[in-house]
Amino acid sequence: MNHLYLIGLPGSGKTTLGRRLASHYGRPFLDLDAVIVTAAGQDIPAIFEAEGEAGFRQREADALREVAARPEPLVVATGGGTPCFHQNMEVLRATGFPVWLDVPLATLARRLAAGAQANTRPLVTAAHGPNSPETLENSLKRWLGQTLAARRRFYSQARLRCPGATSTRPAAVVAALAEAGFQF
Ligand SMILES: Nc1ncnc2c1ncn2[C@@H]1O[C@H](COP(=O)(O)OP(=O)(O)O)[C@@H](O)[C@H]1O
Ligand SMILES: O=C(O)C1=C[C@@H](OP(=O)(O)O)[C@@H](O)[C@H](O)C1
Ligand SMILES: [Mg+2]
Repeated sequence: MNHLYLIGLPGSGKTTLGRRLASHYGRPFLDLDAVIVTAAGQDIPAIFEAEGEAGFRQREADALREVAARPEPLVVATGGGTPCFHQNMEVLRATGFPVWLDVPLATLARRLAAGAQANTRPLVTAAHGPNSPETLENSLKRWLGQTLAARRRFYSQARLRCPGATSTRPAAVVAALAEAGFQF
């Protein structure tokens, strides 16, 4: 068990970059959200609707432990909240190499605002109410700032932090991983 895990806020590129890194290293890619959806037989907004966030977090913790125990090394994109519940950060550190994509909040807000109509992230959708006086991007920036404040203590336990420009290009992440001594 020596998985490469990507962690970070929604919009940081865990899913997008994870796919690229998996193809670079020649390892299978798994998106933890997709594993949860397959196991539940319903999409993430439907799970939140039926079971609340607590139900989703339980499913997430179960899916993480099942994936973490797989013997073949994998590139795993986690969900933004994964490291922050049910001692999951300990599982990530014990079974692989967690990398924090620490993308600037303004970039995250721009990316999430551009994709907001897709309504696939219930917590992000809830961050901007229908009667909000703020622009969508400002609501998202505020929510992202509050969320980072609550999650930083978990994210900062990553083995490697990729800040700013390093977090957006697969080649830069690969170089930072090599420098940090990561080997698949
Ligand atoms: N390096 C990048 N540069 C520009 N846009 C990106 C980058 N990585 C992701 N995106 C875009 O940001 C959005 C969120 O990416 P995603 O991979 O789903 O993030 P996460 O899984 O961390 O929530 C998508 O619209 C994606 O196309
Ligand atoms: O930040 C969060 O708590 C969440 C992030 C989502 O994943 P992404 O970070 O891939 O959007 C998904 O797991 C769920 O909507 C909850
Ligand atoms: Mg994702």
